[in-house]
Amino acid sequence: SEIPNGLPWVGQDHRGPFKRSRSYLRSVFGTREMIREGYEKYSKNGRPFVLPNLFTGAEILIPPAQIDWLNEQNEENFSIIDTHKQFIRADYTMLLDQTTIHERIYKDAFRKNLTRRFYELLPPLAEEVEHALIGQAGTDPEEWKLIEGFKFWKRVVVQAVSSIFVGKPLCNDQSYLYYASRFNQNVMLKAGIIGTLPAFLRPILGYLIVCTDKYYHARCADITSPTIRERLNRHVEIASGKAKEVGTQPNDLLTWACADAVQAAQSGNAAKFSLDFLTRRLSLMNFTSTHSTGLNLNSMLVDILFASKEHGEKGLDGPTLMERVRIEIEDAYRIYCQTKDQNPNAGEVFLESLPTMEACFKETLRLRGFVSRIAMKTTTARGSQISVPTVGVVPRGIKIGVPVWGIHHDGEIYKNPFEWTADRWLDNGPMQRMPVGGGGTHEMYRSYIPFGYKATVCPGRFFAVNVIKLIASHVLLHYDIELPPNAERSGHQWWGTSISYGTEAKYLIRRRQGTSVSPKTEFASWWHKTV
Ligand code: HEM
Repeated sequence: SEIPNGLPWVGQDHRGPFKRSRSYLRSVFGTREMIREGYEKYSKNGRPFVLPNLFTGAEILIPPAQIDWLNEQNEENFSIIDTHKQFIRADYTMLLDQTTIHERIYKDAFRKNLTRRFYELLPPLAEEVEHALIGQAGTDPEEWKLIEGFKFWKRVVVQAVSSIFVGKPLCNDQSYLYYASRFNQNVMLKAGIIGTLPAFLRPILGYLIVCTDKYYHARCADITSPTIRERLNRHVEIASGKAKEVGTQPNDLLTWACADAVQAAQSGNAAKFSLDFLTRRLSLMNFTSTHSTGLNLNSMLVDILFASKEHGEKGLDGPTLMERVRIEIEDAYRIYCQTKDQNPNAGEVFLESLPTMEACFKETLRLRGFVSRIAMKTTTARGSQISVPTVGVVPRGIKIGVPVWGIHHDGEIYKNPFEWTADRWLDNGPMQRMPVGGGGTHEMYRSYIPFGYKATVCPGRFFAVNVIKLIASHVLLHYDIELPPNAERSGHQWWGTSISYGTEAKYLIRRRQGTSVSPKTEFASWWHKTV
């Protein structure tokens, strides 16, 4: 792709020859400095800049004030799908086929079931959170277990989410859970490497790089296929009037997907009716919903633990952040237990009554976000006729977006922007009113965009926020959790434009004294009464 002339490039202030080429090389680990330079020098002055990117090609980052303009551009001229495909090299890593290659992932499931009807899914989710924790951390209050943060939480999230993706008994099948949590574990690393390969080598080396993920997917597909086949047959019978309504089927992703498949087949899209398509869709849903959720849950807990440790080291008065969050959960859970028999919305009220935890999560999303640019779109052939304000006419294949890392680290918006301070979100004012998922008509809606913005916003944000609240609540009610002695904060690791934080962190965890395990009843009464 060809970047129009006259635009300033960042990362060029280094002496010596081949400045541009060297900036591309530095983009592998050094994008942070380049985005910082671009945001300070150009974005804040209303100008665009060019960011070298070895993995997917140079991109144009327009000033944040233009985000609404970018949002309004349609898919025909500015493709979101093309951008996602390149960013994670979806053609190699995401099992795409002729059916999935042109579409965004399963919009209906997000809008309808995982968002509007989320609270109906709470009981099975909560039950499986408990099972996952018991399986991973045990129930012995005398034994501290050393756990590897990200891997541990990812596995917990996979099990919890499986309760509403594949239902019982698959959500307790240890082999399924193992393969589902391994699929695409290192997707950004692999996508980056594939991006640097010469085009003619990609079909062979790219295939080799992702062959373990294809294996994990194949194993998941083997395990889930009999259940999917059975559900599919059932839906065919329902559609032909031979069996009872869908209401008799489990309320999970397999049911939604099978109903969707039968509908698609009836309207002539037979490809969506295949077992192969449905197992691929399941693996993709697993990946999109669990990876980022596991990463952010881990980062938030790391941040809370370190903030609490530093509180002690500084000799500050009052409860630590961990204690404040725990007291808040205990209070909200007590009310939930007292009201759940009369109030069908008690679960919703519980999750909505955790402002301190929300503040922690907002701060983690602001500071540890895994993307450094957002709302990215790629110009299509028709884009060559389009003039981008402040940039000029752009040819086909150029990626354009907004430097979200700069916005979230802007000292004029956030005081001491590089410090993790949950309390900044507890101001009884605009910061506190800002929804965790961002968006809405809130006065800060362009300054806090960890899930993206409007047309490109993450469709799973509501689900992610609530799953994280649910797991963190269960853990803090039932487990003691500490940093090992001499633990130190890790920095952020940059790999191209992606960021990771705290993935190597380790914790000590053990069951809290006096907590009981739920009886083995349907939905385990939402953790039994423990407080
Ligand atoms: C804390 C957890 C999560 C974070 C921080 C997060 C963040 C993001 C971001 C930044 C984007 C790209 C937005 C853009 O391009 O401007 C995105 C896209 C996406 N996310 Fe999430 N996400 C999370 C959890 C989830 C979950 C749980 C699901 C599924 C249930 C999900 C499904 C998706 C999908 C399907 C897309 C692509 C949407 C499209 O086609 O444009 N995410 N997410």
